[in-house]
Amino acid sequence: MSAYIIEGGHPLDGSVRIHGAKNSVLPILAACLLAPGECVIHNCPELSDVAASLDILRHLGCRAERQGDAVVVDASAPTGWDVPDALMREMRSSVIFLGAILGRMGRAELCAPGGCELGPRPIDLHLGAIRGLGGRITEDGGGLRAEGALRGADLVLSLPSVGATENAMLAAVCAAGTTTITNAAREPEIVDLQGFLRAIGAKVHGAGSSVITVEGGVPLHGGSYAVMGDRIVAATYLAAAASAGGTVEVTGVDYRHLSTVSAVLREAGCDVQSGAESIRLRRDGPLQGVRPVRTAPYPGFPTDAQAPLMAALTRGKGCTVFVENIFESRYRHVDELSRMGADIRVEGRVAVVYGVPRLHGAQVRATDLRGGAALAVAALGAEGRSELTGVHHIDRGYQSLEGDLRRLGAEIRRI
Ligand SMILES: CC(=O)N[C@H]1[C@@H](OP(=O)(O)OP(=O)(O)OC[C@H]2O[C@@H](n3ccc(=O)[nH]c3=O)[C@H](O)[C@@H]2O)O[C@H](CO)[C@@H](O)[C@@H]1O
Ligand SMILES: C=C(OP(=O)(O)O)C(=O)O
Repeated sequence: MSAYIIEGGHPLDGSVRIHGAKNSVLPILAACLLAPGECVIHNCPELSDVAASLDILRHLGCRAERQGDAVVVDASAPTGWDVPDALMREMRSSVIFLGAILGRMGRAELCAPGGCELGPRPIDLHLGAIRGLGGRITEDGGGLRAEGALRGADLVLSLPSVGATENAMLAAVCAAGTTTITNAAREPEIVDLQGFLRAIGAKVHGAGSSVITVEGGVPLHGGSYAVMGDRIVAATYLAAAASAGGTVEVTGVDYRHLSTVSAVLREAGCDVQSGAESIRLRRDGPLQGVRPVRTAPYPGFPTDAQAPLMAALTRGKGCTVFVENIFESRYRHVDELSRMGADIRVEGRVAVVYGVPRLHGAQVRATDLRGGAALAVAALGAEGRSELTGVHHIDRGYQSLEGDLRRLGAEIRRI
């Protein structure tokens, strides 16, 4: 098991290109199963979740291989319709294969997905969408079996779930007739998925708004697509610069995807300048606490950026209130931040961060992806050495956190 050794207290300086977005590429890889031809996915990050998706595709009888920054998937002749439990448990996004497998193969067998433990993560909306399209689903002993010919329908989600919207889109592409998904998630990753689906011939529009329309059953083909930059990785590096001080530019991301994050960092006292595909942050004075940060579906403040921003604000003068509205239990990083000297009180979905003048290095453990990244952010701004274990959680979503941070001047190494 790897760990990071981080010597804090060194300001960051430089520019880093942000890799492709995990939350875009995972549903896009599942969508490759729909195309009876070769798909080339550019800007595909090397993440453990991507490796798990490629294993699922291979298990289903597809060719899937990496070529430089791209991944090539050939789903001309898939042979399988099940996903082994071990692969399902690797990540949350394995559940997106439900819509893709059922749509392509007419039946699917899988179990509940894994992913970060952030409190209960039900899949009722995913199953409701598939049922709404005519899929028959039976559940027994943790296993799921789905079958049936799909037909277009009017689907209404009771909340704008990202994963359920994606599952519904993939199944709807294979359903005969028109589907509308109302109260769809509006995240940029949904727009990216629509972009890929169009590149393989699907007729999808409306992504980015709350109503998505899919004309299903049209012939699909192979295609190529470049994944958008990862807005949460960018937010993490901006938080790292706020924590350690210095000047950092992130490139290869759409600044509009980060407007709520940039606003918080500005209010905290950082100078944040946005270009079309870059954001530059400079922090040379003290950090200030900010008005309450409430996580919300896009375009609200992203839950995935909550932990990294909280880590930076542990040293914000005054206090900052965080309200986590998306997941029930997403403060597992708080106890670890406290080991570094942070003063944070949690009550249910609310965390109150009382700024402290300094953090000190400590032995800390990542228990989930963004919580782990947050500990690295805090350690960069702390005095002395930290040892961060549980780095495999971070590897799910950051191609090389240590490589990127080292290029920015951080003292961080993996052991
Ligand atoms: C791989 C991926 O893209 N993961 C992202 C995706 O996760 P994910 O797709 O799992 O998140 P959802 O948008 O589905 O979840 C939002 C909320 O809806 C609830 N819910 C969801 C589905 C369902 O069937 N029933 C239900 O009650 C969840 O428990 C949660 O409280 O969006 C989250 C919210 O932006 C991000 O934190 C994750 O990084
Ligand atoms: C929660 C996350 O991922 P997942 O949904 O894949 O667990 C995340 O990316 O922060």
